Amino acid sequence: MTTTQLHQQILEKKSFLCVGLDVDLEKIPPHLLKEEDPIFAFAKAIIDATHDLCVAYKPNTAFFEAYGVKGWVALEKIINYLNENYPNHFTIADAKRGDIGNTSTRYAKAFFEDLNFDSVTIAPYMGRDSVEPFLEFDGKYAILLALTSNRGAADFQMTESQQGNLLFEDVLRKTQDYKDSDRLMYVVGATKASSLTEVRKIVPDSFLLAPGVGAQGGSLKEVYKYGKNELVGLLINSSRGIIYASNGEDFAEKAREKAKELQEQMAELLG
Ligand SMILES: O=C(O)c1cc(=O)[nH]c(=O)n1[C@@H]1O[C@H](COP(=O)(O)O)[C@@H](O)[C@H]1O
Repeated sequence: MTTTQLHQQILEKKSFLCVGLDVDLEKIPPHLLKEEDPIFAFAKAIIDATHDLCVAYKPNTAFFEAYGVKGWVALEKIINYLNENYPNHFTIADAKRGDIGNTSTRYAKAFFEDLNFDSVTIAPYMGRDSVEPFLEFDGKYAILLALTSNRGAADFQMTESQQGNLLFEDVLRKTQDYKDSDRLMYVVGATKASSLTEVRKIVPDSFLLAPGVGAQGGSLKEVYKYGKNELVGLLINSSRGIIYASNGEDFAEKAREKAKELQEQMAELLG
């Protein structure tokens, strides 16, 4: 998928919503535990109930890896289900990978070739040769952690260099020189909306993934105000705030209501 196609989807649906699929068997409706594959059954119902309101899905691999082989099989079924039934949705494997070059290449193959995701989240800490292997795939994107939504973001990402730059600003600036950097997107937490003006000075054209509305309290309006660019350039993720709206028989319907609330706010902002 290209960013132009993603922009098209945003305009058509009047939505830049990404639904996070963080499937936790302790939180899903108990009646689904009787299913042969409760993880897939839950995710499929959420996808079917929300697909027209969002442009992206982001399964966080931790929630699947936690269940071993069964979890990975469910993840594979989910990405196949999305690619077969909703091929216009942008898919994000939230795996936060990154390693020495040859290892990064294997991670890239795992998520782009074997599982056929459109993108994968990457920790930039190991630098150029750990990131560039993810940028070699046509139509695929590496989403680098720049300024994350959590409190610990202050520990390293906000530290100041001797030149007076914050570390996350250096991440944005330096990675723009990487080979095929047009295949980079960045994570900026929705809880850090006030930093988006600075972010946009450095990466005016890149798509930003902003997780942290809903359960973490980030503001959709603020992210839009400071983070939008000419192509909108934003994907706003909510996971728990949507998928665990109810743990009764009506869970998919309630998830749809929560997604619709966000989509309607987005439609208003897009005008
Ligand atoms: O890369 C991410 O998606 C991510 C980055 C970040 O800075 N903060 C953050 O919350 N996330 C992920 O986004 C999702 C947020 O979930 P909720 O807080 O339930 O909406 C989780 O899967 C997190 O791992």
